[in-house]
Amino acid sequence: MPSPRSSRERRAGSSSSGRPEFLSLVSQRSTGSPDSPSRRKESGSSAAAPMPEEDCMKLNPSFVAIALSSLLAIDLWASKRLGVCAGEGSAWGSARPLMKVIEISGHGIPWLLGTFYGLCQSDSSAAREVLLNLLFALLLDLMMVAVVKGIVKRPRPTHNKMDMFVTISVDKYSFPSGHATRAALVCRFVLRHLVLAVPLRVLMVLWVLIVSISRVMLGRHNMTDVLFGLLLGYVLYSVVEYCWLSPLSVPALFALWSH
Ligand SMILES: CC(C)=CCC/C(C)=C/CC/C(C)=C/COP(=O)(O)O
Repeated sequence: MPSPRSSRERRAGSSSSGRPEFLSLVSQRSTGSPDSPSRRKESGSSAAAPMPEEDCMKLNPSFVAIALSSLLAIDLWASKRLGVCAGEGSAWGSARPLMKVIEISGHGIPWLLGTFYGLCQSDSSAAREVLLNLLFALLLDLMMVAVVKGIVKRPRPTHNKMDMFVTISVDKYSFPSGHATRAALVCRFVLRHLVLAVPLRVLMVLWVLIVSISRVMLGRHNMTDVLFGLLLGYVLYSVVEYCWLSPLSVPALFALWSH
């Protein structure tokens, strides 16, 4: 199929965004722009007219683009170096089974099943309310991560071995880390709604850190996937808090679970 770019764009070497990447002298002459040498000759001017400042600026990639691509390059490089459990033969390959246990501790299935089971067993209305909201939080998290992964479509690091416990189709993508998102969301939820002793609260925060670090060590993710995942999970908790389900807001839902 012919490219939708116009022939003039192609001759001028502009990108699909319409931004000139190369400006050939020939193309300038043939397009007969007011600044082209042939035009200048025609108008009788012998001095070389300077290029408009706007055109010179367009030839340079923006500072933001350079900063972003440098950050991504550093991310890829550092994540590869930190992927010390990516395979059995890796530097810390012997720690891989432990990393995989940590991986399962942050997986969606145990959290969904555990919450559902708790909900069925709960005998107080307060417990039911908290567990129903946790279930809602976990489902919202799965949906949001799937949407972002489907939009961004960032492939997993090349050194990752795709041997993960139950995945869905979008899990072939890595941005953001579903485990990091869930860990941050669940941690905020638990710290806010469960009455826990201080050592258990500290353990909860440590679990988030360990799950997050293990994603990079296993080679599942780049660091930016995990950092964004943590941020997304943190923000998602605020959404859950905002939409908090209660017997007053959704009585029909609570009627389902009352014995
Ligand atoms: C109800 C329902 C659709 C359950 C699906 C549970 C499931 C298979 C979740 C996938 C969890 C997973 C493997 C996430 C990927 O985590 P990353 O940290 O590797 O992004």
